[in-house]
Amino acid sequence: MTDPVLSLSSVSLAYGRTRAVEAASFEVAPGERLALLGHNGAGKSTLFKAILGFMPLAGGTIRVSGHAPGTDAARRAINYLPEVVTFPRSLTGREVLRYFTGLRGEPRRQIADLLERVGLSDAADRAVGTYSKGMRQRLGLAQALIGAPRLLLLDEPTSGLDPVSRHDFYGVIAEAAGRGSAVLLSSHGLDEIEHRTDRVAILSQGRMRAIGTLDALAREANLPTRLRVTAREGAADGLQAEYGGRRFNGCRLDIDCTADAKLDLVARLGAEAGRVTDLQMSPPTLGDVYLHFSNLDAEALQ
Ligand SMILES: Nc1ncnc2c1ncn2[C@@H]1O[C@H](COP(=O)(O)OP(=O)(O)OP(=O)(O)O)[C@@H](O)[C@H]1O
Repeated sequence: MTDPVLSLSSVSLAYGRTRAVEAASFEVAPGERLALLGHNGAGKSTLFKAILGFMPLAGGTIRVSGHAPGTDAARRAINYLPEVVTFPRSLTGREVLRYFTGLRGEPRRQIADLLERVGLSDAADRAVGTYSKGMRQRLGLAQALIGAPRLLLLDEPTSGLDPVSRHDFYGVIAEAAGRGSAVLLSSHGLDEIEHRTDRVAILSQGRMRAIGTLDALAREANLPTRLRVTAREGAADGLQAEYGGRRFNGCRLDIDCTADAKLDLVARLGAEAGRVTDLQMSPPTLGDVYLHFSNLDAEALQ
């Protein structure tokens, strides 16, 4: 197995006497995208600070490419995008990247490619002060992609971006992972994360509640898949009597079933052409999984 780029083992972190993170353990492999999810105050930024080497550990160990956080070797392995990026307003996008490539001792010839990858080629020679928030965020991402990052650390990278910009943003992140970067990102956007990361880690009140693929976590939580059945006129009562479920508007029946029972139920309903006109399947969403593991009520997700 490939060595992880980032590994945390029983990491505890505290501000004075207040524990912010308790015994967190996880790893991120090269080419893997892991999303860190958690409510406000769950401990995401605190974990990031510790990985960057800005915070002493109250317990446990962190290794970045095998090095302790804060060492030169660990710093060189991390490219970081903070939640709020600010660049001097009078510099152009290209000048900003010239500055950061110089700072990292990286060749400048990659700048045109970086601008291209984040869709800023046309705006490269405009002052950053004229950029929209989305453009500044994309410039931030270009900055984080300088060199061949071993670990991309992205703190709520898409907050405030519109859906198209988000989509593009995750495309660029997928490309970076495809080139071998390990990616750890934090987010509150469950919908956007759902199909754009390899695994999710759920942090609640400083504790890691769960980590895995969405499928694995849905199974672990034993969350039901919902089958939405559309019945022929007059057939809904009979179907409900036989299969159970909840009725809506005369002809709709929602039936929850476990992952193990799903195939059998779909086969039985599929053979009901006389009584069923349509069948849709909704597997558990990341929102369902998140609620289950963080024990939050729906309002806390707003
Ligand atoms: N500088 C600080 N001094 C004292 N306590 C702090 C400090 N920074 C954070 N905390 C506390 O540590 C806990 C974790 O906070 P943290 O900022 O890591 O959460 P978060 O998951 O990043 O939240 P958000 O989603 O709101 O950014 C919270 O209880 C918070 O109040």
